[in-house]
Amino acid sequence: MPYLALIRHGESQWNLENRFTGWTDVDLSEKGVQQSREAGRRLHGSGYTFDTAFTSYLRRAIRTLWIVQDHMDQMWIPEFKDWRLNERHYGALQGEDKAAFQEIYGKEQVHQWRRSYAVRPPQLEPDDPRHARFEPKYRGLEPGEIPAAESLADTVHRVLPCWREQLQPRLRAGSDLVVAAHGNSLRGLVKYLEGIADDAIPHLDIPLAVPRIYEFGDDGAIRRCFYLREEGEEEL
Ligand SMILES: O=C(O)[C@H](O)COP(=O)(O)O
Repeated sequence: MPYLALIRHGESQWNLENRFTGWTDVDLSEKGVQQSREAGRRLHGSGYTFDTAFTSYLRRAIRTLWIVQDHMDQMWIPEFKDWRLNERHYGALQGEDKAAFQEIYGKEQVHQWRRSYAVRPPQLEPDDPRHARFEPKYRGLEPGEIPAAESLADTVHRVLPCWREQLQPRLRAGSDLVVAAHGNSLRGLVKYLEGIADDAIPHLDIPLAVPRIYEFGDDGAIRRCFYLREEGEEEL
């Protein structure tokens, strides 16, 4: 029975500082490194091994994956980076203080930006130095593919082709996969996998560095889904 482990990166420096991050390439905090080590040890201790690993173009997810693989003695497995697993693009909010913005725009507006399905945060201007079009790593993307702000719906729209082209065919062929990604790119994937309704998605939060494991049957249907927590498996 193939399995898929989804892991949100450990705490980043901007999670710690409570700033909107999105496509900004900040690294893990010391606590994030520690959380990633624990996730790797836990997966290893529970007997998991993976055939292939996937992550985004952002270092907090890449480093989480590497730390997990190191603690599983699995640094050798093939690893693919796909920009479509990046965090949702937070537009002009990137770098801003979440609490300060709540003071200015109100709790409800900030909640809409952070958790709703369809609301897009304010866009980055094309000449804003924070725009991803200035970053060499996105050179291979079509101009229309580089976002200036994304709703969760936009994020789902680019994550799903990655699922269909990269992840699903490998699971169908019997491979066990690990994906280290982000709070909102994983919310988008989980929404699709579990058929969560648009109006129920604001209630889904993915914790930092806790493996969320899906076991699939031979028919491709999900048999079981659980978090692998320190205290043991938590069925979902
Ligand atoms: O991009 C960010 O700021 C975080 O990774 C996720 O933030 P959120 O919990 O505000 O969506």
